[in-house]
Amino acid sequence: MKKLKNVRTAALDGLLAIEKNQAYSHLLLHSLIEKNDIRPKDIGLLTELVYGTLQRKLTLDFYLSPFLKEKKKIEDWVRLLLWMSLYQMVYLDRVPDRAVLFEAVEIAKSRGHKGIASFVNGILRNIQREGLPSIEDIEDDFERISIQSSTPIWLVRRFAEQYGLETAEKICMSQLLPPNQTARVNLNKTNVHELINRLKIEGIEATAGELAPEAIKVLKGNVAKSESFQKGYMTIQDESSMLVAKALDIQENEHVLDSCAAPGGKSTHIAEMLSNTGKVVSLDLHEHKVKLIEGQAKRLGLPNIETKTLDSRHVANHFPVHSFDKILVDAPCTGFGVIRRKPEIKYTKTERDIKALSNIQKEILDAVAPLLKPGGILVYSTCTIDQEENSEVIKSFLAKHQEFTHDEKLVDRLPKKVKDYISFGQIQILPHYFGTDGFYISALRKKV
Ligand SMILES: C[S@@+](CC[C@H](N)C(=O)[O-])C[C@H]1O[C@@H](n2cnc3c(N)ncnc32)[C@H](O)[C@@H]1O
Repeated sequence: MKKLKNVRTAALDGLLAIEKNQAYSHLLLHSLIEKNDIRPKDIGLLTELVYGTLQRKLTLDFYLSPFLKEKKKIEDWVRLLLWMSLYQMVYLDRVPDRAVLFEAVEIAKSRGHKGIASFVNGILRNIQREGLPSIEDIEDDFERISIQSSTPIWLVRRFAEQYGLETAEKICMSQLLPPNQTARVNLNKTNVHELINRLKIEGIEATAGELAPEAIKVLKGNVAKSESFQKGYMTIQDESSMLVAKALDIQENEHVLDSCAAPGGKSTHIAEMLSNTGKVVSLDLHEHKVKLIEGQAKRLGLPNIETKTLDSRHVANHFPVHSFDKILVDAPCTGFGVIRRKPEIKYTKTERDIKALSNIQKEILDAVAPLLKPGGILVYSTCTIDQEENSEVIKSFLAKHQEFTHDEKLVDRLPKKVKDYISFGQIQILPHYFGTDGFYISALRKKV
């Protein structure tokens, strides 16, 4: 029998699992809800507690630190309980402080003992009495932005070096906002207007998207559980991601290689654009992930996707030169553009990861380049905003591959709204531009 658990206890379990690197936030919620039999009316609070606390970890620690006068080390779960309680006191108006304190003390009692319960009670009461330290008083700009946006200071400095201080602050602050829930309409089966009406009948409120013409924005309800989703009328995808397939300028009957394809968001988009013609060859390093692509292709009714488990750096052993009209490298990256969806990224990724990933990105590009037909388009994309993984990778690729040039026509293929951000066949979308994920896309053309 499933155990019915208190929402806050379940949230604390989840936070602890993330802290110990035993879970990813975006996959965790679903299992927390299932395992603990969380009632539908409590799912919102559970989500808010896990994401809110995680998103604001450094801010909450700044608020808490002056009240932890004792030298003794406190256990991880106690610190997380204090952060989570503080999060509710500072950011959630609808939960009265006395309820927060009561629950915190109860959890401390049952997970620890009476002594810990009175420690937790004492700290939270002191904070109530004395008030929070002021972030505005922090003199150093990097440190202030770091605490205010809960972003590690090295990352604030890095964004400031790449984009300037003002933009770095906008990037970091915008990552605290809840992400939009958007989906891409499968135009082979329906259209935006029809799908919005279908969803309405299912009790889901949606409206047309803002960037991509085939996008819908979900305002209320869970599309992942809808019949329309099961029937393959849509794919859950961020609007900035939808621009990638457009950058490839897909034409019917083409052969397209998607070198890093799982879970298949872009492969399925390309296959939809091919309208049952041509072929998408979708590769991924991991077999279990390749299965996800196959599942999506089946759900969406797309017979023109062929999958293969393969390290894309070894494509030369499997495909002849000049065998594809278009190639997509949607590369593995740090994911600094999707911190809203996966807040742990900002605390766990390091400068070493950036370096290691940029090497892999370059290796994949080098390996796939010979497979493209002359005149064909190679699109490189990432969901990060770090220039070392984006424009720098393309710069080094072009220096090595004189047979490629920037595809200046990219501007004609992307929606009007993003045109001002395109130059030299590249676009870097920052999360605060349109409220989407941060995304980088570069289109390159092989000379004839
Ligand atoms: C950004 S994700 C791709 C997302 C996918 N294009 C989509 O739209 O759903 C990067 C993918 O690259 C895969 N990957 C990492 N290194 C790889 C390699 N050397 N060869 C092939 N795939 C790789 C990862 O397993 C991951 O699924």
